[in-house]
Amino acid sequence: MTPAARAQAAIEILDRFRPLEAGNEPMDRHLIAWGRRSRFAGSGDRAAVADLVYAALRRWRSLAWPPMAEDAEPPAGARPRLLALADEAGTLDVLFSGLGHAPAPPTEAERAWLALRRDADPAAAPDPVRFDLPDWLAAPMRDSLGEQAPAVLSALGERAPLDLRVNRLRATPEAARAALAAEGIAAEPVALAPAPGAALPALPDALRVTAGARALRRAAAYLDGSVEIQDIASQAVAAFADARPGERALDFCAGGGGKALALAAAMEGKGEVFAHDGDPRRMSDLPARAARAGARIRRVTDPEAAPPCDLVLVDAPCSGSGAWRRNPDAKWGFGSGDLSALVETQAAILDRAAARVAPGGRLVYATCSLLEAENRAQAREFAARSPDFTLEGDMILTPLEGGDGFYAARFRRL
Ligand SMILES: C[S@@+](CC[C@H](N)C(=O)[O-])C[C@H]1O[C@@H](n2cnc3c(N)ncnc32)[C@H](O)[C@@H]1O
Repeated sequence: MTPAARAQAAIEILDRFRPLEAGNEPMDRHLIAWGRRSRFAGSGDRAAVADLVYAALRRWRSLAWPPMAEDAEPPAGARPRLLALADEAGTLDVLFSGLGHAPAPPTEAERAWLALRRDADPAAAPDPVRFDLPDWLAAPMRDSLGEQAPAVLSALGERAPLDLRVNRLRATPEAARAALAAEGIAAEPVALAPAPGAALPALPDALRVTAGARALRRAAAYLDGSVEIQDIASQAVAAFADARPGERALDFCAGGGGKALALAAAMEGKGEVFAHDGDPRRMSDLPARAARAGARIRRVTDPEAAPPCDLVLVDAPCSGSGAWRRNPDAKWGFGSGDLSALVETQAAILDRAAARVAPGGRLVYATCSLLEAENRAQAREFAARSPDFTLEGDMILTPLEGGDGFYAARFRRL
C-alpha cells in the first residue's frame, strides 16, 4: 500500500469506530477486522495504519480544533484529523493526492481551515479539547496533576516507547543487548528522569528499543526469555516493591504476570512467588511466560489459601489513564461512573490483599493511573482504616519521568 492508501484506510477505520460515542469495541478489534477484510495489506501496512489510527485517537479533540467560526461545531469525522496530522507532518500533498487509493485532495474550505488551525494558539482551547479528554475528566485531571497538567497531558499525546526488562534469570544487560543487536535490534540503557530532588528506583536492567522494534517478537533474546517487554514505569513499581531473594511474595492482581515475573527476577529465583487474579483467565499465558523466563510462579485461585507473605503487590484494576498514550481509545469511553466503581473495587481488593501480609511484611498498592482518587486518596483512606499498617512512602510517575503514568504506595504491617 502507498502511504496515501494507508491514510485512507485509517480514515475508514476511524469512521467506523466513532471515538466519542458510548459502547464502542476496542480499537484493536477494529484493526483486526480491517486486516481480515484487507488481505492485500502486509505487516508493514498494518503497523503503519495502526500508527496513524492511534496518533489520531490520542489527540482526537485537539486535532479538530478550532472550529471554522466561533459558534460552529469543530469539523467532524476522521478526515479532518488526518488532514491536521498530515499538515503538521508536512505530508499533506503526498497523502491527500487523490491518486489511486489516496484520499481526495483538500478542498478550498479544508485548506482555509488548516490555515486557521496553524495560526491558532492551542492553549486558548477549552481544557477538555486542549488536554484531549472527555468533558467531565478535564477538571479531575487538572486537580490531580496540578501545574504539570499541560505538560503531562501533552506527553500522553505522543507515541509510547518500547521498553524491555532484561531478565537476570536468563541474561545480563550486556549479553541481551548483544543478542538483540545481532538480529538488528538496537536497545540502549534507559533510566527514569526524576524531577529535581525526587528519588526514584534505579533500573539497571531497563533497555529502550531505538531501532528494529518490529523484529523483537521473533528475536532469540525475546523467545528465550532474556528480555521481557515492560515499560520502565512498570519496572519501577516492581523495584519499589523491593522483593528480596528468599522472600514469599503474592501478586494479587497478576493479570498476564508482568510484575510477578519482575518480582521473581529480583528474588533471583530464590523464595516463592504466588500469582492470583480475580479473573484467572487473565493468567492463562503465565505458565508459558514463566517457563520462558526460567521463573517459578504458582498460580492460586483462592488467595486465602496462600500462606502469609513478606510482600503482597496489588497492581489494581484502574482507569489506565497513565497508559492512555498506548490505549487512547480507552479514554474516550471512560465515564465518571466507571471511575467511582473502580475506586470502590480498589478499596475492596486492598482490604482483602492486606489480610495476606505477614506481620512485618509489605503491602504495595499500584495503579497505572494519573488520577488522585485512584492514587494518593485511595492510599490515604486505606491507611486511615488500617491501624496495623503504616505508609512507608509513595511514588508518582508521569510520562515526564520517561515511562507510563504510575502510582505506587508501600505500607508495612506492624
Ligand atoms: C492492572 S491489571 C494487572 C496487570 C499485571 N499485574 C501486569 O503487570 O501485567 C489489573 C488486574 O486486576 C484484576 N482484577 C480485577 N478485579 C480483581 C479482584 N477483585 N481481585 C483480584 N484481581 C482483580 C484484573 O483481572 C486485571 O488482570
